[in-house]
Amino acid sequence: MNLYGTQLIDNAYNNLKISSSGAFINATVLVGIFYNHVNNKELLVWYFLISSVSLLRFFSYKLYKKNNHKFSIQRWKQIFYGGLIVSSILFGLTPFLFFVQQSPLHQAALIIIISGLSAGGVSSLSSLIRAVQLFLVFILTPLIIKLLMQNTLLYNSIAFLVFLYLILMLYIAKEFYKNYLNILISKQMYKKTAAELSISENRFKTVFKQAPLGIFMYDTNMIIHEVNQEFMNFLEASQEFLISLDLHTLPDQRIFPSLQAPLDNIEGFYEGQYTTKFKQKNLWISMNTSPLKDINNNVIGGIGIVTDITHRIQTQLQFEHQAKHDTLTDIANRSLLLEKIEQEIIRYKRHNIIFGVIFLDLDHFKNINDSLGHAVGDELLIQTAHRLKDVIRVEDTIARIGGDEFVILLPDLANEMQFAATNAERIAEKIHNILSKSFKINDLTLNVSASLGIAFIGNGSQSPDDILKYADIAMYEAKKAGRNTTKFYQHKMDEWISRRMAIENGLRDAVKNQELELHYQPIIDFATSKVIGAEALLRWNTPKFNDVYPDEFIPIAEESGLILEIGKWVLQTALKQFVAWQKEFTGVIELQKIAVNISAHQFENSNFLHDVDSIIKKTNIKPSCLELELVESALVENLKTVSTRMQKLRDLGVSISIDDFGTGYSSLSYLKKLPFTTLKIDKSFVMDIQNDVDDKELISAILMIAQTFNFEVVAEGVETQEQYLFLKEKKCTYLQGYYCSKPLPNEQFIQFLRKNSVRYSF
Ligand SMILES: Nc1nc2c(ncn2[C@@H]2O[C@H](COP(=O)(O)O[C@H]3[C@@H](O)[C@H](n4cnc5c(=O)[nH]c(N)nc54)O[C@@H]3COP(=O)(O)O)[C@@H](O)[C@H]2O)c(=O)[nH]1
Repeated sequence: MNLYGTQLIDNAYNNLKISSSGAFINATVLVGIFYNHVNNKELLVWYFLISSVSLLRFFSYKLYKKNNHKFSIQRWKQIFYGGLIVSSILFGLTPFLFFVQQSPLHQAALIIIISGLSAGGVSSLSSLIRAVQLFLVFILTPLIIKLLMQNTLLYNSIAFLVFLYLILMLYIAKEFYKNYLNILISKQMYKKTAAELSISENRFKTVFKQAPLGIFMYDTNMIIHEVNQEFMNFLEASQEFLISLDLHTLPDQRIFPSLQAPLDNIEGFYEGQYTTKFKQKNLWISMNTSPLKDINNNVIGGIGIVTDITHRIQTQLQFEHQAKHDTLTDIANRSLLLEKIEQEIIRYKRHNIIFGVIFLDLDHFKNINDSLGHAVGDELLIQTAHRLKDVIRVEDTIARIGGDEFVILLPDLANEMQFAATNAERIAEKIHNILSKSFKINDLTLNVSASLGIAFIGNGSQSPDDILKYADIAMYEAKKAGRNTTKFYQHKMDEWISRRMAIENGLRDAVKNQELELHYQPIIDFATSKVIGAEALLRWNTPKFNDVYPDEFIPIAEESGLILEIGKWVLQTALKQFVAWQKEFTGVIELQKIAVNISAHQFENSNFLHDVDSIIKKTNIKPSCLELELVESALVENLKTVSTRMQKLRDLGVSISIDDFGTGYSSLSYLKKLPFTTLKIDKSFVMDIQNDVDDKELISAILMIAQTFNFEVVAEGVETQEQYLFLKEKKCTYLQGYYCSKPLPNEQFIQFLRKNSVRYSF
């Protein structure tokens, strides 16, 4: 039996109390009416039977109500049908038992009682169609037959009416049954829907409560009436504060349109910054709003779902910032600079407003970085960036595009080039001034200068790369002009670039084409005035250029990496030549030293040590005769590595001199840590001996230090007698300079040796 079957039986039993009581009452009334008008004995027997059946049916109702699990539904159905059939047969028999032939009134009473019972049965048995049909047929058919048996027109007509009544009742019973079934199904569906609704409401409540999203609901007056925990959490506001809060009163009205949208029956969205009312917190939020509707689809408010995206946005902004800014100094990086230049180019093209860039490179930064360490170098760059920020205008952009290379973009300089140049120069001047003040880093005081190159849009440059390249070229010009100065980019600088490229190309074949030559500058012993050796200095005889000097082509060879091949050639040639001189002048001149310049690039090369060793072996030179001249900047990349490499050279027996001594930063610390043999005082100090008291003192100090550390000292660039005498008096070891001789080609150097074989006479 399905669920509906059970329900149908259940309903029939529910009506059984009334219907069995009704049957009993009807039977009692019937007995009252018919007593003494029919056979009383039969009447009482019938009454006894119908009362017993009604009582039993009443008890079956009680039993069902008390414990309907006592029997199966099928059994309950059988019990019900049994009682009903007996009861309906007993009532059905009444026309045959109690038809008072001579009393139409009693006949009418009987018809009324039977009709009333049948009408009551239709409604009380409506849940069991079979039961109604049986009941009606059992109760009305005997009556119709009895009436027909009277065989008069009147009785036949009444029989016909009762028959119609039976048909009508059967029809009504069917309709009742259908309605009842519909009600039942609807009830079931309602129950099911209500259960589902309750589940979904519970789910919604759980989601509402536990969702990791802030959810709030508000009515059409914009009054909040429900909030979840997460909403309170991220606003840091209590439920008391939020419930009944009028959204019109929010101080940050940026979200208002998206709150209003649901009330206009559309969805709303807001993503952006939001300042909370309660805690005045600045957040980034993402909010979706939707209409809340009643059962008739009328908007009754809105629901907002809010996510705190502050962390995501901050991370995103941080990434964006990092992508466009220099990590060390936090100023713009190359990419942002190029973007800004691009924008200025557009402005220039539209409004003809000239802008410029200053390319700034710190002078001797590498020395500082290398000698004092990267931490100091970094701090210097940070402080430089701060100082630059102080002097530039708000509309200017300052960027770091390389180690110590800064670029300052100067928009809105002027409409005419000469005014633009004047304004840019003024800013450059400020930059020089601000950088000329000492930098304090840890316990150190550093004096720094910078070389500045300025280029303008329109001045031959059309793209961001152009303008940067030209400012860079101008900056190089400033370096060439002695540093700590500013140069403007001129058109002819293009020629400089082409020349530089031509030199690089020319140098590629210089060794193969035998265009390289070494000149030798004598080195004289101050104590004995004897020539003890020479420094090998490279010359390039090329038909392509009339005047190309080492100062110009060696940096290009270094930058292009060609110095490795060229340097090897220099070393081989110089050593071979020195060994040839030693042979030629055996017993005449004791040649002790051939000094060869080594660039940083060569020294850092992994093959260098091997090359030196194999050239020594190949040329058969006494290792102690070879002195490698290293500039300070070549030595300080990583003190430990440099020291190890130098020691390996020293282990070969080779001497090492520190070239241009005094121009770097912490020469003293190297002296203690690195295995040098010789110091070469830079010619800039020597040249100023006459004029600069400080230089004299510096040279005296260098010589004292050298004695302390047991170094030999070579003074280079000695040009005058005064310089010579001063250095001799200060017990400088060796002399080199035009005062004795310029660097000479090999043939001339040999003649110099021949001429000064005993001693050089000053
Ligand atoms: N890595 C290598 N570098 C080399 C090599 N050959 C030269 N160089 C370096 O090039 C720079 C310029 O050299 P150069 O033009 O040869 O100038 C040297 C001398 O000619 C010059 N000098 C010497 N005495 C005087 C003087 O009395 N007055 C004066 N004004 N100049 C003088 O000085 C330069 C000496 O150079 P250095 O001793 O090395 O400092 C220069 O830096 C060379 O080092 C090479 O083969 N490899």
